[in-house]
Amino acid sequence: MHRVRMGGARFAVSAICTRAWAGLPQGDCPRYFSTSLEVMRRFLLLYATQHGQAKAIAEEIREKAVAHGFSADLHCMSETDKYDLKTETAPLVVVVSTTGTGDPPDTARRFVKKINDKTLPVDYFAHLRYGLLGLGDSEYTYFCNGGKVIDRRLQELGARRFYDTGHADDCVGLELVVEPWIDGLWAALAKLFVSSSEGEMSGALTAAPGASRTTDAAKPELIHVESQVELLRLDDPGGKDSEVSEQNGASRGQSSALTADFEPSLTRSVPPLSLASLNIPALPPDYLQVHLQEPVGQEECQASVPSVDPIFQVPISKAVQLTTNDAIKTTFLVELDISKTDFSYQPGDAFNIICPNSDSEVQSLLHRLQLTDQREHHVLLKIKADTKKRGAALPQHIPEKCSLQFILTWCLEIRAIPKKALLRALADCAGDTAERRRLQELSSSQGAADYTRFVRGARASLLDLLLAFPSCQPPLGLLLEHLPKLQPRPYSCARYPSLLAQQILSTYPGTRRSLWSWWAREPASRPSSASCSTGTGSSWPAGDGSLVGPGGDTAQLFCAPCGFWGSGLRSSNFYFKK
Ligand SMILES: Cc1cc2nc3c(=O)[nH]c(=O)nc-3n(C[C@H](O)[C@H](O)[C@H](O)COP(=O)(O)O)c2cc1C
Repeated sequence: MHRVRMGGARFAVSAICTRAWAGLPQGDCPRYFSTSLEVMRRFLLLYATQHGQAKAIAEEIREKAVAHGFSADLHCMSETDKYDLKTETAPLVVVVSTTGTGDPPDTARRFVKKINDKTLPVDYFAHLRYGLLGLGDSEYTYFCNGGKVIDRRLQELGARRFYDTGHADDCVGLELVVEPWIDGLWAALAKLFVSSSEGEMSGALTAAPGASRTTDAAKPELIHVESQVELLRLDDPGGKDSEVSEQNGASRGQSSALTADFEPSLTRSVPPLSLASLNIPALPPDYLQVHLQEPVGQEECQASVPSVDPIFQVPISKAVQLTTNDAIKTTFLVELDISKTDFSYQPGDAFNIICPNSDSEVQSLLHRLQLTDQREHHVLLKIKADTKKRGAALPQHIPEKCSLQFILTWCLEIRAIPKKALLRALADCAGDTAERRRLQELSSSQGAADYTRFVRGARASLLDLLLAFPSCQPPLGLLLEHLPKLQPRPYSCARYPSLLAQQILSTYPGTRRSLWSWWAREPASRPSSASCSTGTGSSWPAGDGSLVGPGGDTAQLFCAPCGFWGSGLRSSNFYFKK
């Protein structure tokens, strides 16, 4: 393969363009060739990474490009001697992450400095067409700001998008946006090359400086994915419960004939997805052999409550449900009696608390799995002799000689949002063909938007799925392989002398993911103690300010020594006020 220059644009060519093509005279070859000519359409692919993810994604784009008839000229943004945007005539694709406090990666610094030069004219990049994928983490205040800064500046300098910007969120999984963004990139590039060969691109290339002509940036399913990813942010904890139950309820009942026929739901797909051929991920090899053994006599479950290190078993002296002034968020205030322990803490430290799963959810799951009668049986695990899983090992978080009920209560995240691998495995356990197809869709790349909307966005749990797909009867081993370990939740703690002297207050908004939230509904089954350890906390600031604690959804506290503490907007959304 070699490069030629033609009509001002560079191409990577795998076959010589001959005059015979389309009967055009020599020199009339269009700017961008069709792939039937075995000519790769070149685009410039720049990445800026801090920890390697943007680079890996850019490399993936380069690899996939070939199959779509494109050739990506890949460079790190810092390699400014290898590309020149001022003279670049091929489309530009940028993958850039964010670091620090909303900063572009170090490797993008010079680039950003250069394009931020205020002396540059507004048509400096008027010839450029670009698509940008930003990486970030919505736990940070300035989400995807590295990408946003570059995006904004390219626009200010006259560059125009040929494809909508993607913002991938590491907090919920980059792939939720990255995959559909890459899938949609090829059509957008192809459209650009076609329109350019019809003159549009050359028009754009020669457009008058500062021309404000806007282009129809291709709008793939990305937009939908992005808006759904927005839904996953934790700043709206109230809506999710109702959303999943509504969606799943609608799916089960199929009562609304009007919407049911045309609207997709957790269990229903509509064209084009329902007609699409699917790329389904490979089935992960199973590896656990499960035997349920009836306990002999009064043999008790020997496992104790799992611990975090260092462990403190502390009585929970009070659990109160508070309703905030906006009546949407619900906060659970938990008092832990630490009088018999010797650990010290500062407000702003975190307590890692293991909270068991709700008893009613555990019982529902046992019922759905038809294992209610065996809930007290001990679970014996072995690695399957013929497993194809490399390095298969017994899950460390499932103790030996303990009951099934104990494992579901204390060891596994039964509320975790099922990953695509689990959906894929569940598909094979569905007896009903339509249900199997829908589960396959949700695990496929074509069904990524529906997965985001109906599984992730709705925060569906395994139980939600099993209720929505009644013919699915997974073996216990499959669930033990796929359900993650029950994680301790970091709770920010605070001391508010006039309210509760020397007490620790832990709050957690009543989101669907919150394990505490069921305390309100099931007071009888509240545990009387919690396993907790102190984490690394930030100190309570001396004056007004924003306190960012470690992890957790309530880690961001706004506080003022004499006013209030809580989470959210200081002016309108506090949990306590003097
Ligand atoms: C130290 C650090 C700071 C970060 N700051 C931000 C930020 O301010 N905004 C944001 O959206 N993401 C932030 N992130 C998340 C990264 O952008 C995200 O994980 C991304 O996928 C990393 O991609 P990379 O490996 O290509 O750098 C930060 C990550 C780290 C480790």
